[in-house]
Amino acid sequence: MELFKYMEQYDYEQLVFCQDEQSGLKAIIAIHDTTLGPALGGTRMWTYENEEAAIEDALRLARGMTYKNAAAGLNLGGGKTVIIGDPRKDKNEEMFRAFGRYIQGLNGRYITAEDVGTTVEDMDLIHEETDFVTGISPAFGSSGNPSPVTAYGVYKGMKAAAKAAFGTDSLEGKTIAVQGVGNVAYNLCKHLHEEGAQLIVTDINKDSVQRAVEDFGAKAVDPDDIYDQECDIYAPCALGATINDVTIPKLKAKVIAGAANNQLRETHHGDLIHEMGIVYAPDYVINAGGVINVADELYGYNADRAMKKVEGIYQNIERVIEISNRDAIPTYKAADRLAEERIERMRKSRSQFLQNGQHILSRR
Ligand SMILES: NC(=O)c1ccc[n+]([C@@H]2O[C@H](COP(=O)([O-])OP(=O)(O)OC[C@H]3O[C@@H](n4cnc5c(N)ncnc54)[C@H](O)[C@@H]3O)[C@@H](O)[C@H]2O)c1
Ligand SMILES: CC(C)C[C@H](N)C(=O)O
Repeated sequence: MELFKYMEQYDYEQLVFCQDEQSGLKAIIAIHDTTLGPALGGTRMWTYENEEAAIEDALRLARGMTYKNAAAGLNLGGGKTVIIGDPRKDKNEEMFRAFGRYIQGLNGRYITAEDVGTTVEDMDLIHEETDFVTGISPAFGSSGNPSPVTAYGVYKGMKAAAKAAFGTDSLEGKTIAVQGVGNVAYNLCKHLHEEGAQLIVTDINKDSVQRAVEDFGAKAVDPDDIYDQECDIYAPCALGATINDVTIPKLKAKVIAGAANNQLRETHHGDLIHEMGIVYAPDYVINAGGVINVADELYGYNADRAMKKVEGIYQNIERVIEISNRDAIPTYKAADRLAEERIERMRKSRSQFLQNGQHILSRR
């Protein structure tokens, strides 16, 4: 990958490589755009095939956060971190504290939170070194684990997408194929089960599958078999790029609505599913619940205020579908347009000098 060429193509601001031999920390912080505010995005810990794959993931996820935060109406830019390593084996206290010091060094340009492979406990360790971290323990006045809130937002957005496809937003009796039943999807399955949906689940982790079978009467299938299940809704809730040339011909669902980031391998896959008449709830619109929740910490966390905003994901998905129908464009393009227009409006609006923070003169 020609890094600067890639960064120029998608207008990235900054890429930070963090290395700490003692703890084994190898992290990449990508800051995509801070037009709307500091970059807020989670930290993913994953075993990447090689360093290039990790860099690419950080870059793609960071750009996704710019769009997610803009479309959710947050005054925040987009960034993301990946830590290279196995979250089950390679974590230690020094690693997250060393990472916290790197975040502190960015002086607020980047604020982190959880993503795949990281937990509230990891965020608490980061918090030992910096205040620029959200989703820490509620005892610190924080919002805690964002996953249940993300799940609730996905549930709401799925209902809005179902309404467009089936004429009703009731999920009772609908068959929903859920890929990955981790932190977000377990909570999503709970809402779906309570509403009377039939669940088909898969995961590479057998214990997670077993839990969903036991708790929600879900039918379990092998990971490769999730795509061609007879179902109404496909909910990708694992990693990205699962909507691609190989999987699209297998899909039988009328709706795609799930928590995973970067669901489309390439944008033309969004065109393809649109042509097939599938209602696609754009990933970064439907899965914004977690970031909406942690972002509320910047105002002094208030759960009621945050949840009211998360409820709005239903209307956000409706709006995207409306634009898609009105302008005869795929939903992913409608969502991009909403996000890009907001960023452009802010970029162009008159800039006036305002002193934020402590001016040296104010210390006298
Ligand atoms: N946690 C949040 O609040 C949040 C917010 C927005 C978006 N997301 C996105 O939602 C997705 C899930 O996040 P999470 O926090 O639940 O992570 P998680 O790690 O708890 O869950 C992911 C699950 O997917 C499984 N998985 C991985 N590869 C798979 C495959 N090929 N087939 C089947 N299962 C597979 C994993 O074993 C795991 O159980 C991620 O893409 C994440 O970026 C999460
Ligand atoms: C800020 C976090 C809650 C980020 C979350 N992992 C997301 O992708 O939206």
